[in-house]
Amino acid sequence: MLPKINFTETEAFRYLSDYFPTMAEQQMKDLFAADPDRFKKFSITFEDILFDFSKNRIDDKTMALLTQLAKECKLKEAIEAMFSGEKINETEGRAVLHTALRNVSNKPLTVDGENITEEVNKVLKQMETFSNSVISGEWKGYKGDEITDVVNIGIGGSDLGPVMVTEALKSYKTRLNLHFVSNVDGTHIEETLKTLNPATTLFLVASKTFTTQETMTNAHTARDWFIKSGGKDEDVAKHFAALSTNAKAVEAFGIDTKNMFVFWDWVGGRYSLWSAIGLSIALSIGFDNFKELLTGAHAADEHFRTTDFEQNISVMLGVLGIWYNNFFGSETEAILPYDQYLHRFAAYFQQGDMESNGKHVDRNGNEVDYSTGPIIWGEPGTNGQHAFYQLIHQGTKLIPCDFIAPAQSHNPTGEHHPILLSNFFAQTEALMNGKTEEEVTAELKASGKTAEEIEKLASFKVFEGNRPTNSILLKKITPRSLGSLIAFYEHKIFVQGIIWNIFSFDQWGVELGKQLAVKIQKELKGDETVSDHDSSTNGLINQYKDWR
Ligand SMILES: O=P(O)(O)OC[C@H]1O[C@H](O)[C@@H](O)[C@@H](O)[C@@H]1O
Repeated sequence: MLPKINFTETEAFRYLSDYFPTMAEQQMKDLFAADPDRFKKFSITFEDILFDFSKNRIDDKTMALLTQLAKECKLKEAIEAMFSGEKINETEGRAVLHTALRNVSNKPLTVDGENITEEVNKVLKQMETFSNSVISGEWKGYKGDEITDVVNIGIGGSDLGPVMVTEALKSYKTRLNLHFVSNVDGTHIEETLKTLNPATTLFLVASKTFTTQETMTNAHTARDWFIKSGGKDEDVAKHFAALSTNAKAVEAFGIDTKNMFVFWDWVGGRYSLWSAIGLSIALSIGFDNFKELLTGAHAADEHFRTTDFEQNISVMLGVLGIWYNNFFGSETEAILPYDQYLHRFAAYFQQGDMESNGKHVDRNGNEVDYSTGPIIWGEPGTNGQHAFYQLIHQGTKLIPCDFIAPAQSHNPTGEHHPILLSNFFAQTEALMNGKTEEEVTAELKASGKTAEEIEKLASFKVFEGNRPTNSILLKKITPRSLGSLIAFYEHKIFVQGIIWNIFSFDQWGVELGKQLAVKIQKELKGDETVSDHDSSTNGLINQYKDWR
């Protein structure tokens, strides 16, 4: 059982509230000027990843109080509860053990009397044999051809993780071409199928429940396409595999259970890329690289479980987020990777974070009276700079940003990488230092503007600065470093959920829309006028019926 403490009633919260006005006045640039060791003090290096937290609106006292807050909320006990397989997902009665999927040190772990380490290893072995055989060309399609293309059909957690990782690790790509179909919009599957040859295509139907409407609809369309193009029912086994927890539904769909890769109800959808859901990753980068991804995540797990809060990367990420969310009133956080390969990283953590911590009822079942999960968004730099950075620099909202970049590029063409990285460093510096009115005036004067022109322009060109950033510099994006990075972010979400006293591993909020869609889908059949909704919904449905 998780502790059920209202963090706003802790001693640390009271002290933080008292101290906040002082820190709200402080300029980060003054804190840097006053302390030559600030970078050293507020940065942590883990293997080949440097986390620099020093450009935050914090000092020693803030950090001491924020870590005290985590302690008072019994974070340490909660971490142990998660890792040891307690059923901390109380509203679904489940353990939360994505960490067991990457337990490469094979520490034994038993859940409900089952040795899950053995179960996990069995499926990993199955994934290894299968992916090796497809990649090597030993696995043949129904006409005797090698597989050239793999289509992962899944949505949410059964899509976003595999998409993000296969994109991030594209430079490790095997000979297979990966495709991802998620949207129930027929355009997604049709545009994908157009380019494919059924004799050389393998479909992975990825769904924890194997009941998700979008995935099942796309999977049936793919199967029909395969049969229409000449495949027979008995050939389906060579072209369809299932990644799921629901063996019965897989069988009912007609996929040979020999081609089923299982996982378990203690793996949350948005934490499932480490499970059988990662088969598309293994096919895309090879099983050894997939194992490296797990190894990197495991190393981060060990760090999270055993490191003191003051030096604990996920705890730092988590409590800093709380500082901005609950004291400065920030509503959003931007994730800004300066790496084209990481272009789906923010989208991935949109689900990871927002589905986990977008909750307004606490673990006691009461409505919270404080802000919980932030809105996560972001695009790769430098594209973002030319789109939305204006608001980050000069808007009215305080937006804490995570800047992420590799020191070594997989594509070190000409001057591209130094140019990219100079933008990363410049942005974080500019966000912190800003530009004062004196600096603006001097600059305008030097450019030959008259006193009158300067007077008119100056205020628009001032940057108030003092805008916080985390900088995450990796030596290189490798399967191992990416595995660690993802795991650190996952645990940040955990830290925040514990402090906010909410359940981070259920997602009841996605159910209502689903239920209503099933009802409305029936009403869309036939030409009768619909009248049992509100006038807007009726009006829209009836106009749709008229126009279709
Ligand atoms: O893998 P499934 O079962 O198809 O679920 C896909 C997605 O469905 C819902 O939107 C949520 O429950 C998500 O967490 C999940 O990832």
